[in-house]
Parts: sequence; structure tokens; C-alpha cells
Amino acid sequence: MPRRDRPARPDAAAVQMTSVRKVYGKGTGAVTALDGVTITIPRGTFTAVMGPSGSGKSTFLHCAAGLDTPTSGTVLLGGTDLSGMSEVRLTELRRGRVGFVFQAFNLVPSLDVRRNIELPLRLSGTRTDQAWLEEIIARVGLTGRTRHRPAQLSGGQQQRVALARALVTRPEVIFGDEPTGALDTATGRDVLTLLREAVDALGQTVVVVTHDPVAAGYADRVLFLADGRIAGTLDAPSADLVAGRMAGLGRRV
Ligand SMILES: Nc1ncnc2c1ncn2[C@@H]1O[C@H](COP(=O)(O)OP(=O)(O)OP(=O)(O)O)[C@@H](O)[C@H]1O
Repeated sequence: MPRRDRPARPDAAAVQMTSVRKVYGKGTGAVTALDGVTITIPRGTFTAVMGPSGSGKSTFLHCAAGLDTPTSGTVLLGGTDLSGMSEVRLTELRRGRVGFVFQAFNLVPSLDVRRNIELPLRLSGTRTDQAWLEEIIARVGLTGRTRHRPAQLSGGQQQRVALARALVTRPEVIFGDEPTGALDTATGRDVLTLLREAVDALGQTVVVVTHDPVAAGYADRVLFLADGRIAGTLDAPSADLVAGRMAGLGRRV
């Protein structure tokens, strides 16, 4: 049975971006969303990406996850160079080696919890490792809810399903775009705690875009973007320190 618990390149960083530029449009209407980003994200770490509106956070996430192609520069995911990859190979890579957690959950309404979680395996033709499936269902606290449809769940429970779905393939990286943006404060904290546990207990790599300094406080490192460039990093962040740095960035732009 194909298993993904051993990365293809165990020594490689989870993500390595070198001189990544992304320009949308052409001529006078061109917008430089990323302007020479070079960063290494080690395996088994939790990174929060922050910055003012329009600083390039979503573009960064999309380029790192193979959802968008840089104008120039290179992106390596687990040692695999994404440049020049065909759309078919990029789709395969996103299914098997990348997990996503979005603000809007993006579950399939007609499928129950278990089938939603198994979906990436079914799409990539991988047999389900039942013991692993049961473990992650238990980890995210959905035991006893596996026959429910998404509409029968709270927002927090739906995001737990999305997180389990992201974990099921043992991806190189789980990318989150404001994963707590649609949740109330307490429920959002529960989801952040689960992301933290995925890093600490499972060695998962997590990269999350957020506007919330408290959410960033769950990360090992905060990456600040301003005007498409890395404006600094903060290790072992606290919400207060993050808020202070954000206020400084806000004044600069
Ligand atoms: N498809 C696109 N076409 C043209 N310009 C774009 C496109 N996507 C993003 N941009 C521009 O690129 C810049 C960076 O956008 P991006 O969405 O990455 O920023 P962000 O930091 O995620 O913003 P926000 O916090 O508001 O979501 C912005 O100036 C934006 O207008």
C-alpha cells in the first residue's frame, strides 16, 4: 500500500523559495505582488504569515503550494522543484503532498464526515490506511460524528473535518488561508491548538496566513510581508510582540 509517511527527500526543507517574484498583469497596469522572496521553511515547524492588506500573503501561499506559478524564481516543495511542472503534475502534487485548510471549510455537502476526510485519497487512487484514518478522526475530536453531513455540524466541527482531510495524506505541508477567520474566538483557538498538535505530535509542517496576532502566537515563527517583500521574522512569537511589529508595518505602508 502506498504510504506517504516518509518524505521523498527526508533532508530537504518543507518549502524553499528563492528570489520569487510574482507580477500580475502587464505594462502600466502591472502589479508586483511578490518582489524577490527568499525563505526556507523547515519540516515540522508552524509558520504564520502576516502583513498589511495587499502585502502579498495570499500570493505567497499560492506560489508556495503550487496553486499559482511565480513570474520568476524557484519554489521547492520537499525538495521537488515546481518550476516548469505541467498542470497535471501540479494537480497530482497538490492532491498528495499538500493539504489545505481554508476560511470557508470547502467540504463536499453530499458526503458524510468520513467520506469528506477520505476524499483526497480517493481522488489520488490511494487505499485508505484505516488505522491512520481512525487516529486522525480521534485526534480532531470527531469520533461519533463520522456519519454526519457537513450541514449537521458546527463551524468548528466543519473546520476539524477540513483539518483531518488535510492530514490524511500525510502531506509535505498543510497550508491555511485564514483558517480561523470564520470561527468565534474560542472555536478558533481549538482549531489552532489542533494545528499546533499536528506539528508537535505528528511532525507535520504548517504554514498559515492570518491577520490575528493571537493566532500567530501559536506559531514557531512569524514571517512578516510588506510590499511583496519579507519585512522580518519573529521566532517564538507572543501575541503582544506580533501586534507591535504589525503596527510598525502598518505605519510604513
Ligand atoms: N489575480 C490578480 N490580478 C491582479 N492583481 C492581483 C491579483 N491577485 C493579487 N493581486 C494584487 O497583488 C497584491 C498582493 O495581493 P495578495 O492578495 O497576495 O495580498 P494579501 O496580503 O493576501 O492581501 P489581503 O490581506 O487583503 O488578503 C495586491 O496589490 C493585489 O491587488
